[in-house]
Amino acid sequence: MTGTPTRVLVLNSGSSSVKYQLLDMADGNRLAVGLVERIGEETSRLAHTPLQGGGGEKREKNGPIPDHAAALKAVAEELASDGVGLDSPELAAIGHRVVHGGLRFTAPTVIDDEVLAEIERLVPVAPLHNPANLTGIRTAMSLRPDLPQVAVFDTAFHTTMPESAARYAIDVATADEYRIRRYGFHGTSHAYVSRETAKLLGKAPEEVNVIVLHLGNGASASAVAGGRCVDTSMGLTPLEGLVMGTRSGDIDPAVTFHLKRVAGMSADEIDALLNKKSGLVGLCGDNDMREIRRRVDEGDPAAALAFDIYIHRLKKYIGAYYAVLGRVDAVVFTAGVGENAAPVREAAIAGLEELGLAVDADLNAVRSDEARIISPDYARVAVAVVPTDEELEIARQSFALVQSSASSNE
Ligand SMILES: Nc1ncnc2c1ncn2[C@@H]1O[C@H](COP(=O)(O)OP(=O)(O)O)[C@@H](O)[C@H]1O
Ligand SMILES: CC(=O)OP(=O)(O)O
Ligand SMILES: [Mg+2]
Repeated sequence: MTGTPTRVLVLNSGSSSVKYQLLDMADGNRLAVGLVERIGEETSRLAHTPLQGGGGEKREKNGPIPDHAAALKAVAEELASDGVGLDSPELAAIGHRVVHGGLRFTAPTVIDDEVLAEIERLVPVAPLHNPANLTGIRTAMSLRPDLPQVAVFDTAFHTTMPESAARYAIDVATADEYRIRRYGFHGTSHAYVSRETAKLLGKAPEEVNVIVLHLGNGASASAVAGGRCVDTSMGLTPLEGLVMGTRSGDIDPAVTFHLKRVAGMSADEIDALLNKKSGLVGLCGDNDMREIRRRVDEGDPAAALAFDIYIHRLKKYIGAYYAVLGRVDAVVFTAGVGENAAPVREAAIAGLEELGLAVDADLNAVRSDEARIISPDYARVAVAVVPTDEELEIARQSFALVQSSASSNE
């Protein structure tokens, strides 16, 4: 080992997957990237790509991985077999995506028992995510108890929202007692993508107003004014807002009382219905946009209606955030669907010419991993595709925190 450690392992533990990256913050190089998916099913898959020294072949392993702890141990084995295992003295920190940080966590935080307890307390408001994040943290702690484990919260970027956007119009005393307010999620992605968009436009983040559309399995929109979030579509939990892979997004809250009173469903059953059996999967049986587009192209009416509902909601948020921002410099698509699904981008922007928005069909059809503008030259507002990189942003924030605490301890 030479000098101080500069590597950061980032774990992005989702409800049924773990995405990970090992980065060297001395030069910003990635040493490995990978994904474990379908955790808890018979058909789990681990895909690991070594990238150091010119890189190596992607390795895939198929077979059941029962839980997140087993997934992380499998990741640790892959890294060890490349000579960059978790026991490496060059590791400076392990950075964890934590979805819900509540009101308390507005910045990256070194995890101790008290922080763990607070993340645990927030499980009811991020039931699909915080438990997976906790397992990732606890497993990483057991593998490297000596190393700083840093939590980077999805909610942190949204803490700049004004009260007018963050508060629900409900009884204030009840809201305050139970900390019911809009927190927003995917903040690490919204922060990264809005900054990268400013770069793409050749401007400073303070100069630009951007609508960011993060369309993955979970999906959210945000209005970012001069680098600060002023509104976002997810709320107390990641259920509010856009139509998602398996989540309904916005819904009249009376639907839940109705399901309880008339259909006799329990709170847990309604929770599962809205979080896991709704959205695209509830509408047409598929949550993968590739499959839905294939079905639409074959003339399948259920898939076509699901697509139309998804686009209708997206358009409503573009219009709403246009009004919230007053002046918009760019509308940006990101995450799995936003980066790859040209038909979604085309349909979401169609008909918005009066707002200065248009998509150039040829530019939209280009497949690329680069940030790019897809609007025609004449359009007043840029429409862009900017790949997100939550893992890089988590690594940067984790490393910066570890460095600053090291220097303040000197
Ligand atoms: N080529 C593609 N065309 C359309 N949709 C795609 C494509 N590639 C990925 N997707 C969509 O991206 C989604 C996953 O996005 P991602 O941002 O990785 O989600 P998450 O982080 O929530 O798991 C998939 O469900 C799929 O619908
Ligand atoms: C908060 C959230 O919805 O995250 P994901 O998109 O990873 O499910
Ligand atoms: Mg995601």
